[in-house]
Amino acid sequence: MAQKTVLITGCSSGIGLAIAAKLARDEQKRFKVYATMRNLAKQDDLIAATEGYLGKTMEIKEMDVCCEDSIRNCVSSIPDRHIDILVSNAGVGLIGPIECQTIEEMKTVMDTNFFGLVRLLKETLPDMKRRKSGHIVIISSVMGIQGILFNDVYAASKFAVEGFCESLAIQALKFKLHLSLIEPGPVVTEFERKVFEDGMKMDLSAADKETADMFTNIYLKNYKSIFQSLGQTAEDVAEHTMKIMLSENPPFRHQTNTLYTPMTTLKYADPNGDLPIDTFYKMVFQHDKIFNASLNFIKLLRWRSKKSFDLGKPQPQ
Ligand SMILES: NC(=O)C1=CN([C@@H]2O[C@H](COP(=O)(O)OP(=O)(O)OC[C@H]3O[C@@H](n4cnc5c(N)ncnc54)[C@H](OP(=O)(O)O)[C@@H]3O)[C@@H](O)[C@H]2O)C=CC1
Ligand SMILES: CC1=C(/C=C/C(C)=C/C=C/C(C)=C/C=O)C(C)(C)CCC1
Repeated sequence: MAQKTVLITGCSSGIGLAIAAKLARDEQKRFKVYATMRNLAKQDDLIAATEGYLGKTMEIKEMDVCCEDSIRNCVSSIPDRHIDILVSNAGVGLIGPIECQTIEEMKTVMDTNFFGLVRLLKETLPDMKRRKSGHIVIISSVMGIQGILFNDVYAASKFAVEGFCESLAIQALKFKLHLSLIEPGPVVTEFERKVFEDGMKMDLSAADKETADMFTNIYLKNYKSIFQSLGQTAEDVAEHTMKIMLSENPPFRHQTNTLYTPMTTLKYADPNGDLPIDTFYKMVFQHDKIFNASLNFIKLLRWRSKKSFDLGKPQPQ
């Protein structure tokens, strides 16, 4: 198999870094990785994760997905502008009641998560169409399928990504191009830390007391627990993403977290759309004790499974 050129956005941390490192370290050297980030001062973690591979199977380049010139300069610096696999990963989160968020903050989320992808494709799609080959892999989210309490604008940005890609995929087929949306649930990365810290210091004075209490005492209170119980690692998501890249007929959608799929299945199960909303409502407001007990149970199972794995024992079934 000829070496594939892969360009990835947002490689300073988290999922982007994990995908870049996984591909760069591939024993069969099947990939030439262009790992990009908007701030090259943040490249140390990626360099540490790819020791011995920099300048060989990986190069680091600057790219800010909110700046067309930055994207153009980066893509033009790649030999023949040839990209076989494009991974649109760069993204930011935002949580909280909308009455406490500024329009500017919301625009940054849309500008990065949605228009970032649009800008990237405006620059790279014509080349792929001309060559009639290419795979566009987009790190979307379960929130591209289903909204979650206090994630209104973030979910909107991922819904926008999904609608855009669903439309484009039809045209892409004509040019023999593939599009794949990777849909992780919670992943323990900088994203989780940043979003939680911003939520904790949010000025809630513009919200009524009931909303502010709901955000603080339900959402933020359960946030860490959800990531500990249902969360995946960035390496796990990278493993799924590499499999999708290597598959001969890559799927259009791929959810990475089997613990989360029961929730997203609710969306597909009810054309009226009430089932997921009612279920989330009940989980949060009526059966919160059962919900928390289930999360604690999952946490315990995972802790026990990790412990026996660490001791070199076979994992429990
Ligand atoms: N963590 C999670 O629970 C989930 C995350 N996702 C998605 O995964 C993707 C990666 O997030 P994750 O790894 O978790 O989070 P991280 O915060 O660890 O990584 C996000 C990356 O995006 C970069 N980035 C942000 N804005 C820009 C920009 N304008 N131009 C270029 N790069 C930018 C960040 O750079 P910098 O360091 O400079 O800020 C960073 O490298 C995102 O699209 C996110 O929506 C999906 C599902 C779940
Ligand atoms: C499961 C669940 C909750 C939270 C889920 C979270 C916090 C998911 C985070 C997903 C992320 C971060 C995706 C990123 O793209 C609630 C609403 C507390 C209660 C109802 C059940």
